[in-house]
Amino acid sequence: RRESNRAGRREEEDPKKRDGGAQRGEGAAGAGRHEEAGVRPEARHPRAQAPLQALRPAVGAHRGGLVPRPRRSHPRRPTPSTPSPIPTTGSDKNRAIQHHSRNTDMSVEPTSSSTLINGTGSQVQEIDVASSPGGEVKLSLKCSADPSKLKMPDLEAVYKMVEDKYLCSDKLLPPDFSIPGLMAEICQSVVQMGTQHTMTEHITQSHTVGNGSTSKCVEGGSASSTPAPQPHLALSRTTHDVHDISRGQENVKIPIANESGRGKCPPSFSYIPGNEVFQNGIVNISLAHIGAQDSCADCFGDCLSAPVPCACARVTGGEYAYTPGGLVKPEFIDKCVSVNRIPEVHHKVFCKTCPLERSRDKASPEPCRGHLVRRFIKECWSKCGCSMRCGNRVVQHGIRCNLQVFSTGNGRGWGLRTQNALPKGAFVCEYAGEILTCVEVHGRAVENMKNNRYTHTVVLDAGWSSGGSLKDEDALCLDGTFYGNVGRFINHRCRDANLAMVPVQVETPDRHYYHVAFFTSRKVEALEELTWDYGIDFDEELGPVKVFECLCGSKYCRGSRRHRQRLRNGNGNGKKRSRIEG
Ligand SMILES: C[S@@+](CC[C@H](N)C(=O)[O-])C[C@H]1O[C@@H](n2cnc3c(N)ncnc32)[C@H](O)[C@@H]1O
Repeated sequence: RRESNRAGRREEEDPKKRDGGAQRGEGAAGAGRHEEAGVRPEARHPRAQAPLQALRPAVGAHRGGLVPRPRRSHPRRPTPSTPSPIPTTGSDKNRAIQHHSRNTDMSVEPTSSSTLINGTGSQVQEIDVASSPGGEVKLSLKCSADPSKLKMPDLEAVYKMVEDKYLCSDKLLPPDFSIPGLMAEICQSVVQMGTQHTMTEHITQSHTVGNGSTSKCVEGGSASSTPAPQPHLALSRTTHDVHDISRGQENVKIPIANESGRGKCPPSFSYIPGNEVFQNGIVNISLAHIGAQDSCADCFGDCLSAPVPCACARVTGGEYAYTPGGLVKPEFIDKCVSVNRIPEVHHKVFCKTCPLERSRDKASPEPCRGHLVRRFIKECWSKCGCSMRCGNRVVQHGIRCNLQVFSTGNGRGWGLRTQNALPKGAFVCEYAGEILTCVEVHGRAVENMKNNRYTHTVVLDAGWSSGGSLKDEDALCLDGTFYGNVGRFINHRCRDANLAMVPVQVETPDRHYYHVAFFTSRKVEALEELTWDYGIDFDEELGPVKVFECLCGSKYCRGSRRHRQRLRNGNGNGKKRSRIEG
């Protein structure tokens, strides 16, 4: 069901379609034929009597600035001249010929050359630096394509393809950016476009997830690292696309920036935009399961503009949580923040026998430590009569803001930040992962600790009701360790974090399962890190999972070594439930 929802959303506004698919054309599709930014083609290309396509290093214009320019307006090309005996690329034909006539007088000698492994770490190319007696210096780069398949593409289109790659991330350079890499990109884009003879083909190829991306990075920074074997499922992907960690699975691209260590990349995991059941967890997502009281079948258009709150709003507490602008109302957010900040004054429920404790020790579980009761949002969904544009649908539309995964560089690993300022109440992303039972999570955490790996889980206990005894298969967690989305990069900050976690029901009225959605709890500045208070009690021993030493830097920090030392020297350490383990 989630998939069909997401598909609907894509039809509405698909950024890939908007951009004609070119921006995803990162694959080095095809191999075998030369494309060269320079001279001396005769020796390399049997058919050529004159230099191959000479690509003027107009790319230098991007240097330093990388400021997005209007795509079609910049005057790049000099005026026409004589025809070329070799195929050239559309609008650039004449400039190429100018180069050619100059080149033939140059008797350029190579002065140095090196091989270059491009962003994929897969294609080796040759880069030459040459100078002429007249003082001209040339850089040339060679890469290969199958001559029978290559038809020279329009150079404007090639430039656009390369620009889309480098200028799409709001003036932020990808961590693996380099001039030779950029040249390689141009060469490969020529090859790619030249071997994809129709736009349809191009779109199909460029949207293939995990195929032929030219800008990958590898866990640990080694281009040759092999997939880390996963204990439960074989993971085939170990590299991330630095331009979009989601590989086109979200509405927006989510680049990776690593200012503090070139080539290094976040740990390997498979990107999933929404939750997936792992094994034993029971999530009943079916239209039949949703009763009339859980949907607003009689609604039409936008529920937010109806005179009385719809049935879904009644589940939320009799009013809509969202404003017509798509933000969560400030009062709602403030209440969610308060539950995290001062849990002791908020209502808790206690299980007769707690599934969390049972998962740790089935034979003699400890008494339940209580679960905070949280406010839910119930969004309209498939059985509702309103439209997909109804204002009571936010989380189900997926990520809308421009996010970036970045290296914090201060011991907290990777983090998530926003590229643009966000107002209070804006939806950022969900915490997506595998839906596991608490028992499954515990087993996994034990296994992960043996392999020196942390488990990043969130317990879905916001709806655990008082007095009952939840069955194991109904006590669910989300684990983003192996399969997850950008939510897995949100770091913890004690107390004054800028995100609030809100439980959101979309496809099921069953509060055992819900979406863990993050909304801004205050205005957030552009490039500010997005943080969430995990609700950790840093003094609690969590079975196999070690609690990290907190480096959040907040003045309210309760998990720094100093703070914990002070606690140990002074008063006791009351036990509280941790919401995220890792
Ligand atoms: C959900 S992950 C967040 C992403 C993580 N930083 C990464 O690089 O993948 C949680 C882990 O991040 C680290 N972390 C998060 N917040 C931290 C903090 N305030 N201080 C130190 N480490 C933190 C801890 O290792 C924790 O187990």
